[in-house]
Amino acid sequence: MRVKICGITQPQQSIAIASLGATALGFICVPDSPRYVTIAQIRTAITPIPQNIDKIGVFADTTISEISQVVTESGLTGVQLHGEETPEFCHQLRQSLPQVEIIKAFRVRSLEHLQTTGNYTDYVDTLLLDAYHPQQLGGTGQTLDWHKLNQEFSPSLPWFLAGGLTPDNILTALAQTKPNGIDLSSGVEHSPGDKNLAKVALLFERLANSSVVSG
Ligand SMILES: O=C(O)c1ccccc1NCC(=O)[C@H](O)[C@H](O)COP(=O)(O)O
Repeated sequence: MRVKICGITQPQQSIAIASLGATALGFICVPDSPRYVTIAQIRTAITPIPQNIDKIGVFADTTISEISQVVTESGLTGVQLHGEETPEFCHQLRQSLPQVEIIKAFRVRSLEHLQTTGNYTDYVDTLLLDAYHPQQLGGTGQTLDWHKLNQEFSPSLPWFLAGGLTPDNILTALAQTKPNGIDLSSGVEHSPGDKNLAKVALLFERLANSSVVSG
């Protein structure tokens, strides 16, 4: 299972989190976020990271040229679109960055909203479901209704579960849903952007000892 730790701002934490077992590291490229990092910071953080670990930039409602510039100059291997980007936008982005994984995030407001994920199937590689918060785009610590999700969501693309996941609730979440990956941010932090490495280690310990996690 893929495990993405998102909202990393410190190069040393990037190295430590990769060593603990993360398969993907997430960097917030949304200027309003307290976890925002510049191109130079991303480059410094990912240079020592092994090639097999995905390096994902998180963007929201920005332009294709802005995303392309950040990806090209920083060395990111994937892009997570966390705003209201349309299928057409994703299609254009794919043409600009054909080698880069595109993850479309959905801040789930209702079960009806989940059905819109089907419109993106031909244009993105991966889906990510996050909890909705009226004032914040991400990193909110709010959880989804995992039980309902299990009943209503069976996408044709691989998907990440996000939203309020912690070392304490991860096994409950995975007992109720069957994502291809998980994405955590505030649940493994001291404060926004400062990851709590003890919590990250506890997360991987619990995943390793669990029978609900496979592959
Ligand atoms: O984390 C942010 O500050 C952020 C800001 C703007 C857009 C997206 C953002 N985070 C996206 C993520 O991938 C988070 O990992 C995801 O929202 C889950 O966060 P959490 O509930 O804290 O685990």
